Amino acid sequence: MDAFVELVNNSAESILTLVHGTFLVDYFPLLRYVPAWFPGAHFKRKATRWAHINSELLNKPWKQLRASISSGTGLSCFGTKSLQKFDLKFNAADATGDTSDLGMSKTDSDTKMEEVNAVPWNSFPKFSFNIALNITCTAGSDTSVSLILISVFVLSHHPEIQVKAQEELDRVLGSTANATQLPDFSDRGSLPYVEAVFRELMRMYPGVPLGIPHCSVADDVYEGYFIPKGTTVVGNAWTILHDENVYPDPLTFNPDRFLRTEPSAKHSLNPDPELYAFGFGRRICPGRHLALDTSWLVLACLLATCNITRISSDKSKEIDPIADFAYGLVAHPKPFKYSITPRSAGAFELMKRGYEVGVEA
Ligand code: HEM
Repeated sequence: MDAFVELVNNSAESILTLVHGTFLVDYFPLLRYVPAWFPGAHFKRKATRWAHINSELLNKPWKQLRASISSGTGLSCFGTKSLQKFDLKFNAADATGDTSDLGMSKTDSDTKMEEVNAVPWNSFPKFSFNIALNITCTAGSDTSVSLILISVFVLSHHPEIQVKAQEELDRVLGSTANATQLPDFSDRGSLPYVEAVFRELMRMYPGVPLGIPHCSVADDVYEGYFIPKGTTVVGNAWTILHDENVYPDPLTFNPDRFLRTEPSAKHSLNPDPELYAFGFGRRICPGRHLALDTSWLVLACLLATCNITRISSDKSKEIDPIADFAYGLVAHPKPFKYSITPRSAGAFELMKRGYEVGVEA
């Protein structure tokens, strides 16, 4: 019987659930009145849980930032600097250690909008400032971590690519045995192969493969298709980045496709994946430049200092280098085994020094 209930629940849930975390209730708001106990109404229970997590995500860092500023322990960062500017501009009384919630502390998602509406108008600057800081942090961390994890996965399956990239890095920075510096942005232009590996990672494994759904604001026609106002439009980055007319042999990981003499993004063949991996139009990812820089830096430092190899329980068996991804909006590879070792004693020293500088900061 339990198995049957689970079966009913699962099939009902798959009917009530659409792709990557959107639910039918987003499109048919009447479904919000389905009781939480109803088979398949998992979205109700999830919404209650997620509302709680959401409110924690919003309130905890805000309180911590406020408290660290008033106790004088806050490190100088984008958050502290912006908050100080914000306090000067808006409510000075707000600046003196106000660590209260933002009117979003209840867990019932149905009352959330009422709570938002109940926030006094003069605390809206505080509310939207915190939302802006928070979105920047959440939108930027998961996505960048996904790109870095997938880099480790792919490198562990392609020792030949690591060797080629490491030869280039050693040529530019000096041999790893006597390494005195980690790669930096000033070296980027001299590392075309590392750049090509980075672009190919972004093409083959876009972090947000289906982007974020948009909604058309007016009737439109695209290539003969009528798109009525209010239609949900999904910019399918994965399909574009795997179109064989644009990226020949799209399922092969081949950084060479991006080795070019001139850096223009406007190529009809193998165009720069950056054009598609960060969404489109007015809502294109505003953090893309930061993401492109930080992820490149991590990849270049990883390649300069480490050897990454895959670990197989069955050594005789070739493992297909296709990542298995967890379900969600951001494509995260499922846990995988790999081994990571410093390339030399010099590389190990560099890593240690980098770590110590990070801890001191
Ligand atoms: C590899 C890393 C990243 C990827 C793949 C990525 C991808 C995306 C995509 C596909 C969107 C949706 C765009 C659209 O609606 O068309 C988006 C939105 C957004 N991203 Fe990123 N992103 C990354 C890193 C970052 C970073 C580092 C930040 C901030 C520091 C950031 C902040 C945002 C914000 C605030 C939005 C919402 C923009 C809006 O709705 O107007 N992202 N990102």
